[in-house]
Amino acid sequence: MNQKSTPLSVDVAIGITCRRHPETRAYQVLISRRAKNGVLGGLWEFPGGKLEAGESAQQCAVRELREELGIEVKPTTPLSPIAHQYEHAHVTLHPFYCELISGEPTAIEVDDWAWVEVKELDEYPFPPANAALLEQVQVDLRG
Ligand SMILES: Nc1nc2c([nH]c(=O)n2[C@H]2C[C@H](O)[C@@H](COP(=O)(O)OP(=O)(O)OP(=O)(O)O)O2)c(=O)[nH]1
Ligand SMILES: [Mg+2]
Repeated sequence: MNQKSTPLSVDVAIGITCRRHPETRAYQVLISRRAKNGVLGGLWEFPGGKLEAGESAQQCAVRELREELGIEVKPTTPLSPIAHQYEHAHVTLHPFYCELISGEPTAIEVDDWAWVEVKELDEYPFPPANAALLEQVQVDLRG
């Protein structure tokens, strides 16, 4: 079968883990960098991944942040899903604001990670699907 004629639809849960900088109290979010050699290689993103069978988006976000970064998070608030047509797939992102419960981020399945101040997010290249979401985060977490 011609693979290009097979529409691939994926649901992806992502965690936007927030904290206040220990000293400045400015809001920061946890981002990670995708492997250089894969799809959307080298771009920054909110950690997360594809839903597995029988899993809720919320459960998926918790599992992915554990697998990719070794942290335990608690999803607090869901954001509206975002659909985006890439060449490789039709992706629907299911974002959740999360609270860090325990653990120190570790680059287990990501190339790198960073706590970034919300107003500095523009300096990091993200996948095209994230544009509106980044604006939303900047509105929600300003100040
Ligand atoms: N995690 C994440 N994925 C995103 C974001 N924005 C965005 O367009 N994507 C896309 C890229 C991919 O096509 C898809 C996520 O798939 P992935 O390959 O990272 O999934 P995964 O973690 O389950 O990885 P794998 O085990 O399949 O390798 O969603 C984002 O902010 N975070
Ligand atoms: Mg992933």
